[in-house]
Amino acid sequence: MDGRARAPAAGTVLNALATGYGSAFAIEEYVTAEVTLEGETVHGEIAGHPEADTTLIEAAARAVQAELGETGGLRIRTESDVPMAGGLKSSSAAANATVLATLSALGQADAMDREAAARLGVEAAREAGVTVTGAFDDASASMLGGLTITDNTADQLLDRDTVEWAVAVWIPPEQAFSADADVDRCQRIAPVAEVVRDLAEGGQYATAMTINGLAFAPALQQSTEPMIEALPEADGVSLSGTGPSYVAVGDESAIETVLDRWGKRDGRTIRTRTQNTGAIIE
Ligand SMILES: Nc1ncnc2c1ncn2[C@@H]1O[C@H](COP(=O)(O)OP(=O)(O)OP(=O)(O)O)[C@@H](O)[C@H]1O
Ligand SMILES: O=C(O)C1=C[C@@H](O)[C@@H](O)[C@H](O)C1
Repeated sequence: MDGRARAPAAGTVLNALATGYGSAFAIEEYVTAEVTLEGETVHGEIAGHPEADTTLIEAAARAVQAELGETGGLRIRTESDVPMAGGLKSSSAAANATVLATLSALGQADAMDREAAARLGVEAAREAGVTVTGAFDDASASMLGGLTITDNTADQLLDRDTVEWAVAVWIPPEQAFSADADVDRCQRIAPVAEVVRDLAEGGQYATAMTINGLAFAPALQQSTEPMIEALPEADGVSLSGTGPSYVAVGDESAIETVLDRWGKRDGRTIRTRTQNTGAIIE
């Protein structure tokens, strides 16, 4: 039997590297995973990236098997236009899509709720060493859709809301792996992260996001210039995750203006929208 699922990428409202509290929102860009019951081993493959590290998706599929008391060979294949190590949570989306596709391949699509499925992906991300906090903020936004606020130290969902924004993304040509981020520098700005958390918990998501970016970009030694370019038209703009991508949100015309400005930069831009329905089994 085969299983297939897709999970959305996400942008950042609050980076959890300072305090363990994080917030992210899903966008209409996807990672798809296909899982086939086949062979003797658990083997992963990332379409178009034969050299890429498949530990995460193999760990995600194994976590599902362990949870269900299953064993046996699996082939997993992910496919996506979302860049790896771009700050757009492709690792969380890949883990979520793999967990759901594995459940489906094993004929157990309803064996657990979506929050529990996201926690399995987070466990796999910790095991694969691709995360600092486990990134339950990114994983929950991708799995559930909409915007989530989480305590990553307890993998606890504190709040979820739907958000309707047009979204601009600038993806520079470089990569930045979350596991390599300078956590000590991020912890220095914990008082600012607390302000961002208060704003997010009060529903001031876009303002929270901008303050997050103005604090975390320098902490992560990234430029604030793309944020200045996006303002004042965008409602909110931030470095996403540990970078190097930036994400801006607002109404259609504001996002058009931001994309014109970011389009002059190296790399590529994406025009997308917020996604409020989360990951799905296809
Ligand atoms: N589409 C994918 N398919 C399979 N594995 C992936 C995929 N995307 C990311 N990964 C795994 O996650 C690792 C990258 O992790 P990292 O957290 O740095 O990326 P990211 O999720 O794009 O960035 P961020 O966490 O800053 O948003 C890759 O080395 C790979 O092992
Ligand atoms: O690896 C991690 O723990 C994280 C990485 C980034 O995506 C952050 O935005 C997220 O809050 C936590």
